[in-house]
Amino acid sequence: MGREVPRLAPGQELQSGNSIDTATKRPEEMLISIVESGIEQVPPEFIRPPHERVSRLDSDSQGPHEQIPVIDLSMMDDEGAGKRQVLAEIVRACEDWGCFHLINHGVPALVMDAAMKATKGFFALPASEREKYRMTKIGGKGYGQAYGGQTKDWNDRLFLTDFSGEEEPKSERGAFFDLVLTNPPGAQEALETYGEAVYKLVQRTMVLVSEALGQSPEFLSTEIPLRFGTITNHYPPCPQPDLVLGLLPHEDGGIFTFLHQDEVLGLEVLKDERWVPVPPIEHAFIFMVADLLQIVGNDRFKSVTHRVLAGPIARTVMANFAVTGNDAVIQPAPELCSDLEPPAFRSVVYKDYLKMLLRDDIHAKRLEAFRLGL
Ligand SMILES: O=C(O)CCC(=O)C(=O)O
Ligand SMILES: [Fe+2]
Repeated sequence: MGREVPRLAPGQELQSGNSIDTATKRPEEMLISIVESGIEQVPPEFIRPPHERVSRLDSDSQGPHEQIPVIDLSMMDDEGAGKRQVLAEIVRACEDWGCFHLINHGVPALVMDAAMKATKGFFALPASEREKYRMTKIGGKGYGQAYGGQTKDWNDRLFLTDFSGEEEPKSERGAFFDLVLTNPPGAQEALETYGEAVYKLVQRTMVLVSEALGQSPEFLSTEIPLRFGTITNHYPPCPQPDLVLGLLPHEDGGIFTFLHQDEVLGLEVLKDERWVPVPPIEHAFIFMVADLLQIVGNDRFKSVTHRVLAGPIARTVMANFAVTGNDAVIQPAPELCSDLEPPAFRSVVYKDYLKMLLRDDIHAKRLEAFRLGL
């Protein structure tokens, strides 16, 4: 079956930005529609150069590997041994791995399930419905393939939050997220309830991470005022998964991330130069240290490098990001610097950092451009 280019609905206008295929002046076809047209081979723009390709067998072919740590938040008590243990586990996981599974975190399973169902419902809509939400600027709210570079990742994304670095007019925002999703019915309510619950967990985690760094509970939120946002990712089934990547190796650009994956394997994290698959644990979140925490924490916690493999089965993930205000200045916290440990990074304004991240193809170690003293 041939590939069809979706037509614009009557009255629907072409919009500027990355959504235009400049060669044809038609909107770029979204990956889900390409896959649904029944391809047997992946289109050339998704094919990675040979040195970037990975097979699902690669990570396992190197023999048994460690599993990422699991931290149980129900071990917490107010001030006692349970809390000390959880903080010690957070420190160890953030230093050794930059990530961990978090279980018993307080976000109700029903709320997580409803949000995942709403997300999957959006990606299952007919193309003409999905198109109504198309992203109009790189990193803005809406439906798109997010990065400004040449090579495409094997995914479609729905940004519930605008991460373009530019403010959204208030009148166009939903109650909690920037995006207002009227289809599928009930999706917006499920997502907003989820956003509020995950935001509470994120606030609690800002305190825990502050204390894990040996600082006061409000340390992180004073250093980098918290902003919260969510991007949902859908990786359609791929006929030739070994030729493409769901997401290239990268670190996240916020403070930290809470990933909520469905039951399909695909995520891998880099630990001691080795790629380790992260099998989903039902109703857990994967906590990931991201770049801003590595900067503010003066290199103590490492922003974890991760990638996503494509596969024969569709996979959906909700990525919840603790980020900061567009104008926030990010720098190593003076409390964590000393003569022995001078600032490891130069300061950067968050929106400038975001623009750098979104400009090119996604890639690893973008933070290194800000390292001092090399
Ligand atoms: O799909 C995943 O498991 C990871 C998503 C991710 O890394 C991201 O959205 O930054
Ligand atoms: Fe990521």
